[in-house]
Amino acid sequence: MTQNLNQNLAQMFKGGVIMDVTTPEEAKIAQDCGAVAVMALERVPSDIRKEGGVARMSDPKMIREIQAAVTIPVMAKARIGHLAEARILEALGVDYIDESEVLTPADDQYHIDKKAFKVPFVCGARNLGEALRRIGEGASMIRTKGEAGTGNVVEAVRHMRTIQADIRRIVGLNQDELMTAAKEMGAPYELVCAVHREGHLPVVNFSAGGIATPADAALMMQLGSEGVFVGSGIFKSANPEKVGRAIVKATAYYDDPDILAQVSEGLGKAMSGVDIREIPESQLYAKRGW
Ligand SMILES: O=C(CO)[C@H](O)[C@H](O)COP(=O)(O)O
Repeated sequence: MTQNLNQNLAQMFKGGVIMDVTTPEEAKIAQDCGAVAVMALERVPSDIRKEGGVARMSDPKMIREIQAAVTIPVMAKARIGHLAEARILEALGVDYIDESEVLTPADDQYHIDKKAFKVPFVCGARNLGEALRRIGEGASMIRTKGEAGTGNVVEAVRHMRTIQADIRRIVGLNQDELMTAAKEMGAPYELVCAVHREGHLPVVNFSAGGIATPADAALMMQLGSEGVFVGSGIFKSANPEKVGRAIVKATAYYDDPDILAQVSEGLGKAMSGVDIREIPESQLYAKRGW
């Protein structure tokens, strides 16, 4: 029952942009730019990447200040498997918890049993099997992982294309082939059947990780994303307010090249990006999660 309500709540975000913010001031800018929600965190992924060390849940004080600054929903991140951080975030009254690979995982085998919570969760996925495992645990929203903090959209594209291709494959199978497909993907059988029947994930699916320009956001929407998360790309750009507004507009009008050209003009220097091949295997966030 709670999971159904939470899944419906996520539908409200469709077509929108969820922005990472680290201060109440940034949260207000995000709201003014038209963000549908903010993700409160102490460091955007590109800073987490630069500084290294263990990345944990943010200071509750900072989360409360952001909650007080805006009227749009506030999300916050817990480490993968860190159910105590998730309980703290729930007690703070955040609107959504992101069980996020951007933070250092607390458990290298198990994710949080999200069905045991009233607050909704969003989780990352690289393919359909991973998405359905998270939904099976109770996630009300999925986001493709991309490679956060790189300013490079290539992994977000790979993950969205993979999920779409996986869905097309499941839709094309016969009923008697679904159990084996579920076994191969490591996904709950009932959810594989639901994808076969409906032709889409049972929850909203956004893109995240590496989206840095309005054109990146439009690309992800054209590939079937239902909205985008943007972290480093906005507040690490030369003009966050202008870039924020442009990305919101590009996400809404993703199939109108004239509007995309208009909003892409004169944005100043975008965040500098990283070639994914230069990142050591152990520092790839998308590989976190099981
Ligand atoms: O973890 C997130 C989504 O929940 C971040 O908001 C997102 O991945 C940000 O990545 P980037 O900084 O590359 O935009």
